[in-house]
Amino acid sequence: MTGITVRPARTSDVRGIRDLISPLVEQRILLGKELVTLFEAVQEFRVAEDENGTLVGVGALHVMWEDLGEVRTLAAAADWRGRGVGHAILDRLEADARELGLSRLFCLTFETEFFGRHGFTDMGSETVDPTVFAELLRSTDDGVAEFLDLARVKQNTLGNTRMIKHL
Ligand SMILES: CC(=O)SCCNC(=O)CCNC(=O)[C@H](O)C(C)(C)COP(=O)(O)OP(=O)(O)OC[C@H]1O[C@@H](n2cnc3c(N)ncnc32)[C@H](O)[C@@H]1OP(=O)(O)O
Repeated sequence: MTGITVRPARTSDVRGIRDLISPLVEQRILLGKELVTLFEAVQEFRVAEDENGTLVGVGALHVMWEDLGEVRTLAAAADWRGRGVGHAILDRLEADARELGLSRLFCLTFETEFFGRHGFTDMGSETVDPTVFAELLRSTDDGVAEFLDLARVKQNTLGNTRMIKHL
C-alpha cells in the first residue's frame, strides 16, 4: 500500500512498540511483554511507519523449529486499521519466514478471518512428530507451549484459535 514502509525494528522503536500494543494487552488481545523482553527480541520485529516516520504497526516472527515459526504481536495502530497495514506486515513476516527456510507458520489469535484471508487455517489436531514434540517440550517459551497446546498456557489460549499456514 502507498505511504507505508515496513522495515526491521530498531532499538529506538521498542518503546513505541510497547505503547502501540499496551491497550491491546489491557484488553487481553495480546500477551503483555516486559520492555526487556521486547529489547531482547528486537531482531524478530518488523514495524510499519507512515510517511512521517510514525509507527503505525508492528509484528514479529519467532522461530520455533527447523521448519516452524510463529507470527507474534501483530497489531496496527487503532486509527490505521482496515488500511492494509496488517496485511503488509504479515506479507513481510511470511517473506522473512521463507528466507529463513521455514515451511509452516503458526499463530494464536482471535482474528481468524484476517488470518484466514492470508491462508491460515484452524490447525485442529495437527502437530509435529513425537521426536520433535519431545524436543519442543524442553522450551521455556510460552508460544511453543501454546503451539503444543500444553495445560500450563490454557489461560492464554482460551477463546483463541490455533492456526497454521503451510508456506
Ligand atoms: C498472532 C497475533 O499476533 S494475533 C493478534 C492479532 N492482532 C490483534 O488482534 C490486535 C488488534 N487488531 C489489529 O491490530 C488489526 O485489526 C489486525 C492486525 C488484526 C489487522 O490489521 P489491519 O491493518 O487492520 O488489517 P488490513 O487493513 O491489512 O486488512 C483488513 C481489511 O482492511 C481492508 N484493506 C486492506 N488494505 C486496504 C487498503 N489499502 N485500503 C483500504 N482498506 C484496506 C480490507 O478489507 C482488508 O480485508 P482483506 O483481509 O480481505 O484484505
